[in-house]
Amino acid sequence: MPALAQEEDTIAILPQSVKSRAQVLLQSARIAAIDEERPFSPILTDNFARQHTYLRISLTEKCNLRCTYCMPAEGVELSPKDNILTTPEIIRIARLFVSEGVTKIRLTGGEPTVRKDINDLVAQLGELQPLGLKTIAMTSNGIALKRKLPSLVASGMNLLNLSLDTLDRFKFELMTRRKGFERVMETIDDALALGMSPVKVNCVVMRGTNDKEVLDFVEFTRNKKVDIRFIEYMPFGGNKWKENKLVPYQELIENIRAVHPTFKKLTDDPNDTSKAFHVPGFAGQVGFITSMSDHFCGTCNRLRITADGNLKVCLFGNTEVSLRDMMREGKTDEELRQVIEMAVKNKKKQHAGMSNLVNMKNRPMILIGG
Ligand SMILES: Nc1nc2c(ncn2[C@@H]2O[C@H](COP(=O)(O)OP(=O)(O)OP(=O)(O)O)[C@@H](O)[C@H]2O)c(=O)[nH]1
Ligand SMILES: C[S@@+](CC[C@H](N)C(=O)[O-])C[C@H]1O[C@@H](n2cnc3c(N)ncnc32)[C@H](O)[C@@H]1O
Ligand code: SF4
Ligand code: SF4
Repeated sequence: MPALAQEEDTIAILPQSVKSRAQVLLQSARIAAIDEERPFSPILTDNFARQHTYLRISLTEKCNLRCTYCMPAEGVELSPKDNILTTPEIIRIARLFVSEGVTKIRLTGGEPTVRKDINDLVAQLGELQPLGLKTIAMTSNGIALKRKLPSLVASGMNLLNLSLDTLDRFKFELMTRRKGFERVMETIDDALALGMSPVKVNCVVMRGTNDKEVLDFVEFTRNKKVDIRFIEYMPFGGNKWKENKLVPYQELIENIRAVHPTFKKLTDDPNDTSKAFHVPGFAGQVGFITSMSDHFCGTCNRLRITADGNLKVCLFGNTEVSLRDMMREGKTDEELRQVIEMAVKNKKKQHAGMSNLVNMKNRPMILIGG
């Protein structure tokens, strides 16, 4: 982008301490410069007129934590190594979806940062910006991210969601079956210091485990510009979900309003997974991801690629199609497009409802990626 070339040269000679921050700002300028008006392809439009502009790509089935709500205690059966998408395959898929109108790619897992070539992969995704990719996002548990964060930001990652379910280090070990609380807290501060904005923090709320910490998390937003998102606990393969562990978001709002009567609704972005609120005067925000008590399927713009290469059109749908196999059989992009279009057109209007989801066969969450 010639208009920004001069700024790029200037950043190159900045001292390291301000370089990353300047790179974030330049990234935003690049995104703003991408033409907003490009036409949207019918291939990613479903039968309910939902345009899928957001692709979640899972990079690995492995993880350095073992969160109780995400995977069974005994672990999950991993795919053979050769079944996991290679970086060229991921980039081919990403390029194809971006050429059809995807503007946002979120990298997830498992834990995306355990993938060895993560930096190179993000840099290659960055090369899709001129095609229309605006956002390269990641959802991470923040354990291995701390060290990698500056280089990932320099490579083009411009949106970060971190997962943290408790502000108590002992409970952290209980919920994740591993140590690492301090590291995640440091990663949140590092991301803020790098100028990432917003830094979203995902917190799965489970009754009897961390639900009493909700007010502490709200307090966390007083001076930190973070967006805490309370997620309703969802059922997946092997997570032994029980309805009595779910805390509907309306209950959380009541509890928060009892202490902060001014707790106020904010305007949501059109396709947001979360309902945004804040305590006036606090630096950060609070959101609720209400998949169970008040689904948001009507505005769904998300598709998923699993680490083993399946296109999964709905988080709670168990129909999948292997793009990996098609690529390895030498199919053309046109042939891939036809299969993608068919899968998108078969996407259901909404998920099956809480009582049906419990008994539905689905992957464990760690093999989906959220
Ligand atoms: N039901 C449902 N839940 C979703 C969907 N996308 C994400 N989530 C859940 O939302 C929670 C947070 O997910 P993230 O990985 O942070 O992604 P996100 O909410 O799309 O993040 P933003 O892009 O920052 O809005 C996780 O528990 C996801 O499983 C979706 O399409 N449907
Ligand atoms: C599967 S993780 C993958 C990315 C990364 N390892 C992390 O934890 O951020 C993606 C998101 O899904 C959320 N999640 C996992 N299991 C969940 C469940 N049963 N209900 C609701 N959210 C869940 C996690 O809290 C995390 O924010
Ligand atoms: S939620 Fe994320 S960090 Fe926790 S086990 Fe699942 S994939 Fe790993
Ligand atoms: S449950 Fe399926 S349709 Fe509903 S928002 Fe999630 S991915 Fe979209």
